[in-house]
This record gives sequence, structure tokens and C-alpha cells, in this order.
Amino acid sequence: MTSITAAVLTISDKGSTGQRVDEGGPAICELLSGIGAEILFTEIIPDEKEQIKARLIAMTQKVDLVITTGGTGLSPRDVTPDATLEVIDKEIPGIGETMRAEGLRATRRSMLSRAVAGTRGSSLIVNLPGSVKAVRENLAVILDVLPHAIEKIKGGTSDCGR
Ligand SMILES: Nc1ncnc2c1ncn2[C@@H]1O[C@H](COP(=O)(O)OP(=O)(O)OP(=O)(O)O)[C@@H](O)[C@H]1O
Ligand SMILES: Nc1nc2c(c(=O)[nH]1)N[C@H]1C(S)=C(S)[C@@H](COP(=O)(O)O)O[C@H]1N2
Repeated sequence: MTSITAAVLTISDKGSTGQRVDEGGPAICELLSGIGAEILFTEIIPDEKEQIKARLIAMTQKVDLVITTGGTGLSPRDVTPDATLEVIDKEIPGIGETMRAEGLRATRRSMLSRAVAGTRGSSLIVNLPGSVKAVRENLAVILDVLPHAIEKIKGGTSDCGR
């Protein structure tokens, strides 16, 4: 499997104005590095839909995998999944479903994340919730499948048989 290039996009009003230290972004970088991914970009932006869309479009032109953290919930400023759905070609419902289902073991509020995942061109976008606890719990349950998903998106013939 060729190594994966990745970008991490933290979507947080407080994080983007320096009101809170971003712990989610670094946690994602740590976990992705653990599977050999090369992190080319990290950025923190506010919960602004058009800005999120523009960054997702730009980042997917440069890396195999874009992971977002934050803004997947129900508050008025949480618009990450809505922005993601407007820029992806194909949604991959199973990723969000798996994260929510597995997340219930940790917290019943897992069901409140509207996180989505999908393809854009030959790249993969995955939303994660904002808290660093949620980042670690959600990423842990999908991390092993990400390389296979990226290989398939790129037209790879890796065996789906296992
Ligand atoms: N990047 C982050 N690093 C560490 N903790 C975070 C981060 N983003 C969110 N959290 C924590 O997770 C909780 C829920 O995340 P959410 O994205 O809803 O953030 P918020 O505080 O509601 O608004 P915002 O982060 O956009 O200012 C937050 O209250 C915060 O405690
Ligand atoms: N595994 C896991 N999933 C989780 C959580 C968590 O702590 N662990 N937090 C939930 C909560 S409290 C919310 S509000 C939603 C959305 O979080 P966000 O608004 O930070 O994106 O994620 C949910 N998913």
C-alpha cells in the first residue's frame, strides 16, 4: 500500500480565534502518523460553511485524505456535515454509521454527531466530532479501514474478500 498523504482541518470558532488550544487536530495527526500517513497540511477555521467548503475543495486537490474535527453537532453553528455533503461526489454512509454505533459504548450522545464521509475526486473526506475524546474514539474505530478505502477510491484492486 503506497503511503497516504493527509490534511487535518479543525473547524472551531473558539479554536480559530485562539480562545481554545486545539487538541483535536494534533490527536488526529498522531493517530494518522501511526498508520504511516504523511500529514501535509493542518489548519483551524471557524464554523463558516462556505469557508469549510473552499478548504475541503482545495485540500482534496492535494492529499489523499482530509479529516475534519468539530461542528458535527446540533448547535446553530455546527455545519460541517452540511458543508461536506455539498462537496463530495459519493457519500460513504458506513463510516459515519460505524462511528456512531461504536461510539454508543462510550456515550449515548454519540448518536448526536451528524458526521459524514465521502469521496471527492480520488480523495476521501471524513468528519469527526470536536472533542479530543470523541476524535480518539471515532478515529479508532475506522482507522484500519482508511488505507483500503483510499486504495479503492484510486482504482486499486486490493482484495475486499477478507
Ligand atoms: N479542536 C478541539 N480541541 C479540543 N477540544 C475541542 C475542540 N473542538 C471542540 N472541543 C470540545 O468539544 C466540545 C464540542 O465541540 P464543538 O465543535 O461543538 O465545539 P464548541 O465549543 O461548541 O464550538 P467551537 O469549538 O466551534 O467554538 C467543545 O465544547 C469543546 O469542549
Ligand atoms: N465516540 C464519541 N462520539 C461522540 C462524542 C464522544 O464523546 N465520543 N461526543 C458526542 C457529542 S456530546 C456531540 S455534541 C456530537 C457532536 O460533537 P461536535 O459538535 O463537537 O462535532 O458528537 C458526539 N459523538
